Amino acid sequence: MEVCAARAPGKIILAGEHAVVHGSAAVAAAIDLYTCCSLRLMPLADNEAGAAMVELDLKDPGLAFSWPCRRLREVLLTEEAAGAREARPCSPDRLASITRLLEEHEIPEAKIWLSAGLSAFLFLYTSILGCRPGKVTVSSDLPMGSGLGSSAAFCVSMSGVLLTAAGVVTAVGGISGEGMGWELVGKDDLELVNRWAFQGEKIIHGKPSGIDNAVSTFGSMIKFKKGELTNLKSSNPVKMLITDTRVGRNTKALVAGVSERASRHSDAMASVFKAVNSISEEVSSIVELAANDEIAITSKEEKLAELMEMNQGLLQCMGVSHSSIETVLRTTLKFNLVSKLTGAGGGGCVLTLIPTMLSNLVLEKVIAELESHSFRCFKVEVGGQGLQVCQGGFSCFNGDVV
Ligand SMILES: Nc1ncnc2c1ncn2[C@@H]1O[C@H](COP(=O)(O)OP(=O)(O)O)[C@@H](O)[C@H]1O
Ligand SMILES: C[C@@](O)(CCOP(=O)(O)O)CC(=O)O
Ligand SMILES: [Mg+2]
Repeated sequence: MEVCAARAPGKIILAGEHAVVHGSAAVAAAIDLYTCCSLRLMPLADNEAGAAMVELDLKDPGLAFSWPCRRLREVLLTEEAAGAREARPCSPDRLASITRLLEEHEIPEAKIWLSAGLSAFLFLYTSILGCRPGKVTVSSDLPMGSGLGSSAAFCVSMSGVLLTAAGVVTAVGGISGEGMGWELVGKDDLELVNRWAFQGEKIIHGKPSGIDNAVSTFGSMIKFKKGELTNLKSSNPVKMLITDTRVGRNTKALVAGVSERASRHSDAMASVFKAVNSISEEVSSIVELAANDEIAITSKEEKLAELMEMNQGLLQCMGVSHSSIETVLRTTLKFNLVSKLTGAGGGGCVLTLIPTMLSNLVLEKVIAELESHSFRCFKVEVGGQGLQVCQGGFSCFNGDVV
């Protein structure tokens, strides 16, 4: 039985969400919260006996699904994968067949939002591995549907593990300081994973810009514009507090809402997107500036804070803020701290810039006040690794062997 695993990080968007879908620049960074997929391929002999299954165990919502390989072949006509070396889009016909397969499962009404992720899974699995029997287990540190790119981390880690199992992607070496067996992946392989993950993200987001899957695949901090990615070398750590308002929302609906507003007010919204582009360009130059003393660091942070405030105003113009987000903005402003929503908005997560000179005592007070509104705060490391794979018997689940 072959076993492998892959993990991919979530992200924060420092500037440019939504506008990036319309061609503006945006700046994003990987965070140290991961989604992990492990895969166990089952013997092909099961296939002949007719008992072979493709199984998906989703640890976070606590749901498991399985499809007989025979049924998948019947409905999707995928005897063999058509070749995993090039990413293909999911055609409308194929998506309709996948939807039919999902209708055969009882998904609890309260968890119906999972169907987009399930469709992305069935598309990626059958496109990359055909109808080979196997079991995929997924677990994540990321809150789902909160703006931290859980959909992209899901698609990147899923594509990573499937392509590794297909023998198309190979690990190139361990990560120093990490004894868990995670290995990095070469640039060409990462490009391929990113292209497949983008196809999955299209099923979940409708019209993604590609920034989330790119930063989840390649890690680090990036500027992204019209599919072009520039690596940013941030010379000082950027410290952000993340507040999850716990107000659920759906990226696909919010992205569609902004596009509708843009078609109703094309000139005004073109100006909004242009202003966001300038903000992202400025943010990307500022993060790369080397600041060597207290005055330079403070001036850099003040510029970043001002740009975040401006970006938040423009996100309000796009119609993606929310009363819970406004509560976070007002609360942090009492402590002279600037915040902006991150990701699609409409609830979800808010970023607060934490100046280097801010005392821990004040930070704890801010967190306590935010949490008194039933929000959840967490501090993250920004700009770390992207996709990592593990080609052995190790799994992400408490270090157990799968
Ligand atoms: N760990 C996971 N298990 C199952 N589905 C997931 C997982 N992570 C993400 N998804 C899918 O992604 C969707 C959330 O994506 P989205 O609305 O873009 O929010 P975000 O990417 O900000 O978390 C979920 O509704 C689900 O379909
Ligand atoms: C709103 C958007 O810019 C980011 C969405 O991020 P998330 O799914 O909310 O984590 C959409 C996109 O770029 O594809
Ligand atoms: Mg998403």
